[in-house]
Amino acid sequence: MPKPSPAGRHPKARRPALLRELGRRLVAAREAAGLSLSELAQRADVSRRYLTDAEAGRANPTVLVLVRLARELGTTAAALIDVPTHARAEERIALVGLRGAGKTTVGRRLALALEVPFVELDAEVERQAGMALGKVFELHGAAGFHRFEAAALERVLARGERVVVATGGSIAEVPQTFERLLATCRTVWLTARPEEHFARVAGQGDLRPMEGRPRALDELVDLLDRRRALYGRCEQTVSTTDRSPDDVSSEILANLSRAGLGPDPD
Ligand SMILES: Nc1ncnc2c1ncn2[C@@H]1O[C@H](COP(=O)(O)OP(=O)(O)OP(=O)(O)O)[C@@H](O)[C@H]1O
Ligand SMILES: O=C(O)C1=C[C@@H](O)[C@@H](O)[C@H](O)C1
Ligand SMILES: [Mg+2]
Repeated sequence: MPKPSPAGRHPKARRPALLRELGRRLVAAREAAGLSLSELAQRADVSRRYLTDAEAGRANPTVLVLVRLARELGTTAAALIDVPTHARAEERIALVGLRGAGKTTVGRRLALALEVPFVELDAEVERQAGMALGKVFELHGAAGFHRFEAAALERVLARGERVVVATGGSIAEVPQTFERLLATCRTVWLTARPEEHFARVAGQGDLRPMEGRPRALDELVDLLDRRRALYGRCEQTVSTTDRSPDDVSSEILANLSRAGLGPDPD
């Protein structure tokens, strides 16, 4: 659980999701009861400042304060804080990066840790198109692939559930789809050196999109250069160089937790 400052208030970036949700419920219950901040503060015997902090998710009220507030609001302390633990993983997480970045490997671990489904956007495209990715490119070209990709993303979003999504490496080059991803998911760019991308993909025996290209590594360097600024728009940038997938996954979870999302790291 993020530590409050000495004054007992949680700084914005480290405000736990439970306290933010409690704050939202306090505001809703107070407004439903037709009480002003001052009126509720007086009745529950807390300062107006404290109540303001609690409603903003900055304060961590004691059980006794919570009970007094709940009583004055005609509800119960339990109803105010009954937030399912997995609600802390309240957002969709999308992993972005070049082939071999570790999106699948890390994504599976993240999904397990957060107890949410894991979705592979490339696999969604294959399912929808009814053919392997290589065939999609062959028959429909890159533009066709990107149409399938945009539709696959919309299907994932339409499910409305928390999810970890591994995206295809070129999603960042399709402005409309990438904007949509950035707007709807907590995005994480997994980085590695070009040689690592190359070695990892080659190690898996599938060189798409470098297959049959004598200058494949140079092209990969160019590709990374071209996409760097786009990938860099993600909310988090996490290096996978010389690190284990578990390490990378833990860093992402810690970053999410610091932002008040995901599980607490400790
Ligand atoms: N720190 C790391 N994090 C993630 N994967 C790593 C790491 N170090 C090495 N790897 C390895 O890199 C390889 C490629 O990972 P993975 O298939 O998850 O990448 P990807 O981003 O999903 O690639 P693709 O775009 O081809 O689907 C795997 O064999 C994985 O074990
Ligand atoms: O980086 C890329 O350009 C691609 C990566 C793959 O995941 C596929 O989405 C496709 O082969 C394009
Ligand atoms: Mg993958």
